[in-house]
Amino acid sequence: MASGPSSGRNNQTKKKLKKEKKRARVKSEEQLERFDSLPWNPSLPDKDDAYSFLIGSNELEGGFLSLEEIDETEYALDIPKPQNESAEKILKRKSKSKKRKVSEHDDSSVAEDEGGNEERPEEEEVVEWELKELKQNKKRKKKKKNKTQKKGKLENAAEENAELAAVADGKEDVDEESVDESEYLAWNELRLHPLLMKSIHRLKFKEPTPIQKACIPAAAHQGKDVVGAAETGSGKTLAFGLPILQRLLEERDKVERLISEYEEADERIASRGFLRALIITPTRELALQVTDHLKEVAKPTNVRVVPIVGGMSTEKQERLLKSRPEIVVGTPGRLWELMSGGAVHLTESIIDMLPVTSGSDDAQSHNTENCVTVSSLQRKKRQTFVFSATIALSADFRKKLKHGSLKSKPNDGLNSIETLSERAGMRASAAIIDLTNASILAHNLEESFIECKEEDKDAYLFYLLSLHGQGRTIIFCTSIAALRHISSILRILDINVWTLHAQMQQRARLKAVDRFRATEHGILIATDVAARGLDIPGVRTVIHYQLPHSAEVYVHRSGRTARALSDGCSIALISPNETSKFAGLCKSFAKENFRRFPIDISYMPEVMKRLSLARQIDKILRKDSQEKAKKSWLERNAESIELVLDDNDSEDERVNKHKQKKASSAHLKKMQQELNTLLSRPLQPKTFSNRFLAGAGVSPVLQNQLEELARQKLADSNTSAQNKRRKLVIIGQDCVEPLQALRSIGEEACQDLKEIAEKRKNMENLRRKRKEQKKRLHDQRRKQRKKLKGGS
Ligand SMILES: Nc1ncnc2c1ncn2[C@@H]1O[C@H](COP(=O)(O)OP(=O)(O)OP(=O)(O)O)[C@@H](O)[C@H]1O
Repeated sequence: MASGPSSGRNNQTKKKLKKEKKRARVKSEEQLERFDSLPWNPSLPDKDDAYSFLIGSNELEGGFLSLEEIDETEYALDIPKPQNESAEKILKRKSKSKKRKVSEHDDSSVAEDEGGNEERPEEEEVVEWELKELKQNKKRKKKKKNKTQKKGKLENAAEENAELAAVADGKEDVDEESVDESEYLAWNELRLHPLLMKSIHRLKFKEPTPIQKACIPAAAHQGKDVVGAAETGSGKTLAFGLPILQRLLEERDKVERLISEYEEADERIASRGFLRALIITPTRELALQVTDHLKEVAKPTNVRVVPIVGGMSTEKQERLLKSRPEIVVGTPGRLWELMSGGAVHLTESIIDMLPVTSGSDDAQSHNTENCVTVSSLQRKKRQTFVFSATIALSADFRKKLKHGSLKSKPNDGLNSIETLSERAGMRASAAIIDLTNASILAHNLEESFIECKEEDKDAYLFYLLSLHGQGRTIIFCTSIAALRHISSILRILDINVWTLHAQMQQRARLKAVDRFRATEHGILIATDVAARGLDIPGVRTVIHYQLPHSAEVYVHRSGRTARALSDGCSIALISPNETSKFAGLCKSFAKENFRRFPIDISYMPEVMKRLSLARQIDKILRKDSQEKAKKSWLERNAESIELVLDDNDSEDERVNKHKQKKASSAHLKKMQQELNTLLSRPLQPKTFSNRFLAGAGVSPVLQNQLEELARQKLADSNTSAQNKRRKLVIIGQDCVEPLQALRSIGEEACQDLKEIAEKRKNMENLRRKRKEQKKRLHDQRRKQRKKLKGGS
């Protein structure tokens, strides 16, 4: 009988308890969501931490937020404080928990556990305790399940990273024992996570580059915003990539520590799946490259890196985002598209971290000309890095940044990084690390130029590729039209080239870069989409077929060679119209003496002969394809409006057209044959005897020609006994790579560009004066004749 009311009371208690627990859980989840949207938290400084003196000091003003530094009231958070809880308390709590297990049915101990609540009926307390136990068991099981799942996930992600990285470049994990750590001592002071050091060993990066050395402490350990400037190919990707990974790993370690010390905290703190770092790059290829680079370094960790770029399947990228990667590397267009489309992973983590957009009424932000600067709260929550090789900082940039009074200058192209830094909302305490020298150009880079007429640029290009086409070469054009023109001419001249420009399909763009990367002496003709960031080993030469519009782009283009520890050479083809522009460009990086690239003009007649044939062939082919395109355009449009196209030509006209076409195709065939015959022989200087062939150090193009010629000669000698007497003599030719050719001439070919521009100006003045003088003479004579006529 007693069980009736008692069980009713128990049911009520159960419900009440359930409700209370639910309310507490919802509240805690809400708090945790806010907590998780905070920046990642670095580990606490160890006592013997070399940087610990910085924590909490003024040095950190505006710096990263550690758990201990977060102003909870600012974020309305209730952050667990495990460190404040004494070890004694934790031990007590744990022993209590043990006691519970041992004396499950010991009423007195239950009463003690419940804080000695003597007023509550015994039965109620027992039921409550049983309920609690049940819940705790459930919780423990859930925790165990989660841990196993999490562990599985981590392992999967790490495996995935490892596989991807291994596939990316065929490298395999180094045998840990084979690493001689003494070779890597220079990394020690950067105090990187052991997993990152493992990657560094595998990549055989013996020491950090200067920009890495300078940036890692500020970015990874002091949590500062960083504006980093260092020459092209100096390892800037890892200068910001390593700090990002370091902080993620420290955060993970901290969570694990908390879990072991403070069991209940794990689910609240360890909740994963938020986007922690967003890296924005100017081009798609660069985004993919940065992704690969970071994946390579993150290989032994569980950190996932995903690229989000245009020109690829949006659905696939949405799926990738659903896997909730910690790091996203993207181009602005596609990122914006997905964010506008509501991609949760991007919006939930980024939106309130972004600079406020125009029109916002945020009281803390203030409008400048084109943008709104970032509110102090947002700045505090986000760590920002801006890296480039060409940070053209104005003299008072630091001062302005320090005083937090940056104002963007409208249309200020040269100070674009300054504008970007401002828009990105750099904190006043940002570390500005500018390692660029006065010339900004990479120190291993040899700069040179060839002065020529605009119409002769093709000839010099052909000359360079034929005689010096060693290693990989990138040819930069400013316009797509010029790119199409030279790629077509070079292909007719039997030189294999890849092209890369913004109007190409993304898949074709990637294919071009991949093939270029895979070809030892490959040639890539590109517009400025390839100017920034592309890191392709073995690029020995950069040719500027057309000058870029700014010194900044010039530096980035030239920086595709002479990267990391290698050297390289850049050659600018300068037409008379470009001389003063080039002189201006050079002046902007304080380098007025450039070398004139050595040209052996005895090759030019032969070059011109081949080029002239190629141009004629190109003209005919181009005309043909234009006619075909026009015809198909007409047909397509006629078909769409259901029109029948009449051929209005008379019979005579049709016959004439047919004859012309036949003649043109015969002419084309003849020229192609002629060109093929020429191309089957090596490029010859004017005084060249057929018995002498170029030898050591030949370019790949020349090598092919030599082999072809050798085959021909062999065939000839087999058929003609007379030819047997003719021996092929191979002599040395200056077919070395451009850098060697440049170095071989020493300093003598150094040219003062100012001088050249001056000379050109003087010549033009002289010409103008002569013209004026001629005109004056002419006028005088006319007047005299008039006078004479009038007199007579
Ligand atoms: N510590 C290091 N030791 C040796 N090589 C390194 C090191 N760090 C990076 N590298 C290599 O140097 C090359 C250039 O690096 P990265 O592409 O990051 O240069 P960058 O400064 O960003 O160039 P750019 O300004 O052209 O974008 C890469 O191939 C990279 O793997």
